[in-house]
Amino acid sequence: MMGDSEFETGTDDELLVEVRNLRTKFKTDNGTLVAVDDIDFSVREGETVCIVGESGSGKTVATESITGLIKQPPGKIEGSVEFRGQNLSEMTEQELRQIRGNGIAHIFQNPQEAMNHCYSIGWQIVEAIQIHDDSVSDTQARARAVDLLDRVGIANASARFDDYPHEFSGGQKQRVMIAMALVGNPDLLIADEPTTALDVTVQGQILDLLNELQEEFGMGILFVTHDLGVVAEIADRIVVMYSGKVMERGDVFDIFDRPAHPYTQELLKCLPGHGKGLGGIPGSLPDPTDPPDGCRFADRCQHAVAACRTGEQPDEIEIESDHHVSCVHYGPGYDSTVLRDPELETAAEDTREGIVDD
Ligand SMILES: Nc1ncnc2c1ncn2[C@@H]1O[C@H](COP(=O)(O)OP(=O)(O)OP(=O)(O)O)[C@@H](O)[C@H]1O
Ligand code: NI
Repeated sequence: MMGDSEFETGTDDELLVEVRNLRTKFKTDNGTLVAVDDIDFSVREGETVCIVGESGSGKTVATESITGLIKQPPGKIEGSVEFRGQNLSEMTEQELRQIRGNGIAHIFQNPQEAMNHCYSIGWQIVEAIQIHDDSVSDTQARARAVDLLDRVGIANASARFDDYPHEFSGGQKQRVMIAMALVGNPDLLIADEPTTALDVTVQGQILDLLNELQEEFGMGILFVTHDLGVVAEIADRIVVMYSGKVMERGDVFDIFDRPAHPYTQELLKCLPGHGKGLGGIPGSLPDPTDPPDGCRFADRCQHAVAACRTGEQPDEIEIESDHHVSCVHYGPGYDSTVLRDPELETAAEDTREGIVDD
């Protein structure tokens, strides 16, 4: 959601989730693959944070590490995740399951896979309700399920209760998944590319629904996407990931207006109507089992200098309040104005107008 950032105070007590030094690696046949490599980000109460980046940058692994959905082994999660003052990284699997039922719900890209094809939609929600609270009778659970289906915009909810998954369209299935996620009244909804498989119109409807539900229930949303158009529609803040690292993070207006990292700038230039079209950024991500020294993006960056190819990924620098960037050019002794791109500034203006018009 955009436009209410003037009401955000940015104080720590409204933090919902704080992720610090998160590192998730996998043992593979080609050696250790560090999918998420020492990243920080947070979600505040009631806001939408979008994690954005190309395929393979570690978005899914980062979000699935929050509640320990990554299988360990072969995975290994390090670092700390605080959720409302509780340290999830120290919890047992059983405690985490409790959190997944109540505090933090996930919805995934492909509802097809997350559903059981042998049970009606209604009974799947009833089951979720009764797992959540086993004192609820079938009748009560059925009423609540119909209510939830209605709430997520399934027309004739009570008549559709006994229908099977294959009788629902892709968009409707995603609505049902959202209904299931709402069963435990989550404080945080993690949505991993939930609209990627849907056509643009249906995608817009689902995004509208999430916005409405957020207003109604006040939940925070952590939304994974590679589509900056989607980001413009729903994000309050953005985390830009590349090759397991965070390149830039901050308020959506600041980043669309003044994208600081060359990677973010390239992503924005790929937005339709902003010059590059659908070709994407030339080049590809580094080998995740053997990432290069220095900035992970250096090989594809037109501004790379020798210092970008040595040492570690540059430390994040806070270039304005709540706007962090990991790029050599913002360090002492460098002049970040070399990164300015007139093509991008026009694009930013158009995008901003697009956002304000909405
Ligand atoms: N279970 C696993 N075992 C080994 N490697 C994995 C595993 N899961 C993910 N990876 C690797 O971790 C890296 C990050 O993957 P991830 O799925 O998080 O990317 P993503 O940003 O979500 O991409 P996409 O946009 O395609 O969903 C990739 O190199 C991927 O191959
Ligand atoms: Ni993913």
